[in-house]
Amino acid sequence: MLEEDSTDQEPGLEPRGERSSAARDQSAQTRQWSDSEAVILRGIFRLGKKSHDVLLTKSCLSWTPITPETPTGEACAGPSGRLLLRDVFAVKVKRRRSVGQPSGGAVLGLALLWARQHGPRLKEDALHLHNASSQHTQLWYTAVKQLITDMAGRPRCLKVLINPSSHRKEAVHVYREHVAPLFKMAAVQTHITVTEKEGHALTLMKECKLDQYDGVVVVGGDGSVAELCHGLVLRTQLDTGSALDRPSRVSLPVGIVPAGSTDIVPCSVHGVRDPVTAALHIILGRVQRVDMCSFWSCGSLVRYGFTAMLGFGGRSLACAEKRRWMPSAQRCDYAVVKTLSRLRPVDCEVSFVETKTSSSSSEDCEQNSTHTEEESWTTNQGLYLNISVMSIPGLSPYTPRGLAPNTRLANGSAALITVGNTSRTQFIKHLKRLGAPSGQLDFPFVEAHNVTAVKICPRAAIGSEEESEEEAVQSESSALPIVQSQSGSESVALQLQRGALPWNIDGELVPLQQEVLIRVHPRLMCLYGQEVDQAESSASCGCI
Ligand SMILES: Nc1ncnc2c1ncn2[C@@H]1O[C@H](COP(=O)(O)OP(=O)(O)OP(=O)(O)O)[C@@H](O)[C@H]1O
Repeated sequence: MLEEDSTDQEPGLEPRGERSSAARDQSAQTRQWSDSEAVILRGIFRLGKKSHDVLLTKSCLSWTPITPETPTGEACAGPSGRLLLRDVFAVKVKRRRSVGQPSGGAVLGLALLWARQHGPRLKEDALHLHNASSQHTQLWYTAVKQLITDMAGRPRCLKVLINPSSHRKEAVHVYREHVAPLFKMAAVQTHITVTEKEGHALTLMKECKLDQYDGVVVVGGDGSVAELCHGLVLRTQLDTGSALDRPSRVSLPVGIVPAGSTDIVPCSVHGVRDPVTAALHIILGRVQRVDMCSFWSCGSLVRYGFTAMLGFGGRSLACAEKRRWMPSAQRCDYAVVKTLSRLRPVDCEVSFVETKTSSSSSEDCEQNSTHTEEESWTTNQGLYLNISVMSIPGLSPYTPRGLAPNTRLANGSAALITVGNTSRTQFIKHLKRLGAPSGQLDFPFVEAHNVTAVKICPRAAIGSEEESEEEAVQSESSALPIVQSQSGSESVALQLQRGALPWNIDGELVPLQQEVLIRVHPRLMCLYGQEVDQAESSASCGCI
């Protein structure tokens, strides 16, 4: 963070008399910031047009304008300020070079490259310190470079996986254009693999030698993120010998450069779908622990993931997957509209273990994951248009407060949100409200719980997955509940006849037939980024 004592960025532009006492206060303040830490270097640099007294401590660089006495005895001051070194990612020696001159040139001073925060967005900025002395500049360069290199958590070497097929097939371009230059400036080494097919990232995470890396970066959509995170959790369990139902926490942080169509996971840790913000979080080593879930069917692990949906969320994904040939935005709109036109509930038994407290202390989180013998299950049964289990809030440009505004990234629980059987009109209202700033879940047919475990046992899918759109439209009234409750035996028969149900786990279609058990694993994953309350809203879904 850069703190200036004046809104005027150019020092010395303020009227003299009015500024002098304020400037004296500011100088005192700057001294106070620096007093708490030992001064490593002190020197004179020109910032803008004025000379400044510059101090370097372990955590910040601060400057105060030098105020020469005027003939009238009044001091002439500009703004003082400081830059926290935790935001600085590179330092360069500036030189005067003529066109075509590749190296050498007279020293002009230093440029400190730092990350400026604009809402959730991080942008590259530079602070220029001018001093023509080569020796002086070199001394400062070495000291600043050493301080930022020694900062804990900053990666020096990263494994980068790029999915070239994500969304508009722009992932390689996004990386080259926006991320690679920042990594180069910050002297972060990279080993890049462009994935060749589905499952490649998973194989790499299982087999690749990871101890040489400080983190793994994925450039792609939510599917790529999910595959990599699942692979990394599995790898950690192989390395530590932990049981899959009591997984050890992943220590290697994962950076996510968004290049997908929705990018729910990066939006939840960056608040924005922006490759530069993602790259700067990675370079600055800002990490955030994140809860994850494990999904089990018939006693076997299906996968580890962040979000799951059954019902509307699963069906619309299944519908979209059948039309991979369509452009991605069109495909999503088509799938949503088509699934709405054939809206029908799943007959389910939903059991869950509610979190004991709303506290998010690490001790509570630990207890939630290990004291399974004390679990008290609540069971509901009925017709549901959608069931979501989300260990992260699921922020996106369409849902700035998240698909699950009632959970946090690392509160040791997941949000279970069930949408009961209602009319299509009401269901659409509920979908639209997910983009609202508040009251997203305030519907009589929506229930939300904070849970540590969920069991979902589908008793029947009502209606065929292959049912024609026309039939569905004719048989449904938009003002009435979609179907009436069905008898249990009939439901079981239907389920067997029609096979697996489409689950949407982190945007990937996973067909599952039997009861699914979901367990929350507090703070299992480590992602580059930080908790944000709200995502930048840059779009609204035009199809509903
Ligand atoms: N070279 C490749 N060709 C085809 N598929 C790939 C390749 N590399 C990875 N994949 C697979 O592509 C799947 C989808 O990737 P991803 O989620 O990044 O893109 P997307 O589906 O377009 O984005 P979103 O999930 O945001 O809609 C992943 O499951 C991944 O395994």
